[in-house]
Amino acid sequence: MTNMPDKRAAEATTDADQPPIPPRKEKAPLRARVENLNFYYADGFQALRNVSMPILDRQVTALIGPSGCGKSTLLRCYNRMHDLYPGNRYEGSVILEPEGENLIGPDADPVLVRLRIGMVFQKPNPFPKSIYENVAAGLRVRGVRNRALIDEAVETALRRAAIWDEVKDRLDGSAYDMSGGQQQRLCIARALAPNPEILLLDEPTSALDPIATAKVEDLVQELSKDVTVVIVTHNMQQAARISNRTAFMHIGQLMEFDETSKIFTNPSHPRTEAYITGRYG
Ligand SMILES: Nc1ncnc2c1ncn2[C@@H]1O[C@H](COP(=O)(O)OP(=O)(O)OP(=O)(O)O)[C@@H](O)[C@H]1O
Repeated sequence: MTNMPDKRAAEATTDADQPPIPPRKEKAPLRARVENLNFYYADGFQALRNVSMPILDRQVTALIGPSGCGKSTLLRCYNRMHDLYPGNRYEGSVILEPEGENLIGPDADPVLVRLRIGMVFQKPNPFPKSIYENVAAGLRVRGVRNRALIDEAVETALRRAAIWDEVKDRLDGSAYDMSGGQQQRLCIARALAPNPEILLLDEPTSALDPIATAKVEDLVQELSKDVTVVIVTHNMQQAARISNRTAFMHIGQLMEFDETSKIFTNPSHPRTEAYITGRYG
């Protein structure tokens, strides 16, 4: 057995940079609050280090940073996705406001948390079912049986996801017969149908063409009038266009969190500036 140090751990300990800048206190209402969050994968690797960050109610928060900095890891803490794999471990808290409920606390049921915090992934992943049944799925899991209620919720979710007009005449058709962009809006409708408290989007447009991307971006902005959105994106123009707050991460730490316009025009941390000007990452 060798004692070669883990490359990732070495990177984490050689960062001689200025320390992270803690987020300032927000005046606007919060929908969630991460406090002193540490996250360890089953192999013992610490992917998040003492992250504290607010999520504003009905705003879009973008998570940006170089590959491997922990954006997806943080996103997946909000809905307990990590619990699907044994051995992963959280420390700290993810508080849902205004309830004050700790989503990673011992009393929180990960299955229920996943029903309450919706998620959409990089690649559209509709179920091999009809368009209608894709959107109805979350409601059925929640035990809704009344057909009229489901019909109404399906239509509302498809309208909110800006895809109703394109699919209203073929709700029984297969979701697989839709274009990639339509499938992604269907996945957003599926996530919206159970009325999630927060919608998590993990690089939702990276597999889409520019026109489909623009539609999803418009949709996210429209949705944020009544849903809180957290989006991971590699596309800095996208973060600048659609988010109200931006969190810049680096090797598992939250380096800077601020109004998006401030992050992209006058960042306070040298690492943020180096990243947004394309000097690393
Ligand atoms: N299942 C896992 N087990 C161990 N380490 C992991 C696991 N998944 C991710 N990691 C590590 O955790 C760190 C953060 O990964 P994460 O996927 O959150 O980064 P990211 O910022 O979302 O990256 P990208 O932009 O490339 O998607 C990386 O060093 C990665 O190698």
